[in-house]
Amino acid sequence: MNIDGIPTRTLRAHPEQRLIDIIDQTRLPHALHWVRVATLTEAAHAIRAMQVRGAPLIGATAAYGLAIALGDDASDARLSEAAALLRSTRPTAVNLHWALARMENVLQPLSTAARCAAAWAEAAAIAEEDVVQNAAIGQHGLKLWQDLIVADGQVLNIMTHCNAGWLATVDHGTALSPVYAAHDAGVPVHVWVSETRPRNQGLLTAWELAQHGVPHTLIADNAAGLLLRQGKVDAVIVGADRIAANGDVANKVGTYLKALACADNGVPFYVAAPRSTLDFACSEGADIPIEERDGDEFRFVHGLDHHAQPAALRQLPADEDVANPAFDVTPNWLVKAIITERGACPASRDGLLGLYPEEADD
Ligand SMILES: CSC[C@H]1O[C@H](OP(=O)(O)O)[C@H](O)[C@@H]1O
Repeated sequence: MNIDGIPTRTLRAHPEQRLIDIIDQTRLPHALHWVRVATLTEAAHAIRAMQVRGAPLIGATAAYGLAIALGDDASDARLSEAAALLRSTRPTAVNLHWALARMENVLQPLSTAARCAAAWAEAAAIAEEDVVQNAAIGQHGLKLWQDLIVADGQVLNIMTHCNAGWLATVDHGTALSPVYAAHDAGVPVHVWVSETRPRNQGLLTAWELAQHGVPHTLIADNAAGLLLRQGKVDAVIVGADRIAANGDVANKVGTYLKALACADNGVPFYVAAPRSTLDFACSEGADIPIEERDGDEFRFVHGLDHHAQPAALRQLPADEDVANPAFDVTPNWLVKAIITERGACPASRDGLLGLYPEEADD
């Protein structure tokens, strides 16, 4: 999407130099800082440290990380070792594992001489598919929301959690794609942006919405329930890191609480995700691995000091016990619809197979 009016993606591939450039999202919203990733170690670090984050973007970055890894050595051992390292970076977003499996399936049958070029081509295909699919999610979501517009000039008030915008993908985003589609189609839309403790990805959402000129208001996570109860939200839409075959949804921690509040207030709760986020091999949400991140992500808050320099402020003693699960699981019955590049469906096995019949067991 746009940065200062210039169409921009989160990742720029330079196959001729065997490297990629990524936006370092740990520096946003205060600084737009591009980082060069030229080694397997740098690619794994970028994912693990959340310089790149968001399920689809994690998958695309891992695919390019594998291509980078094969530059000097495309042996079976290197392919296997590199995929294993990238796979170990983050457990929940199935897109990472999907992308690596797809890359391995393409590369393993090839000669070592053919693997590097093929890896760059397949990683590019994964990235381009993400862009096209997320744009389609936007159109399907916009069509779904037409029913929410009941009066001329009505502002569509949407709430979201975390960042499932273009920063979480190669472009367009998933949950925010219908928001951009509505805005660009002239539908008045406003977004309630939940800050999403402890990593505050909501600040990324606010930044990217501001860059595209979409009206929005940042809120503390705990303010969401009040706004829902006051009737100030027409719909909630979130992304996903893994959707099980039965429609249960793993997403940023706090998502489940918003879904519960939506159910209690009759507000539709939507989940937007491309095919790479659907895990048909995972039967239900209880089987989704939940990432536990370092407690210091909770013990410190990050921002700018008085000299506008990046700083970390300790808010808890070092020995304070904390729990820092990065995701939770929203059961399918709380989800109004899942919006994919193929359209919207109920959050159920039949619903998902209706859109993806090729995934049905023979
Ligand atoms: C479009 S997927 C975005 C998804 O990923 C985020 O997790 P993280 O920031 O830890 O990578 C969050 O769960 C978003 O909904």
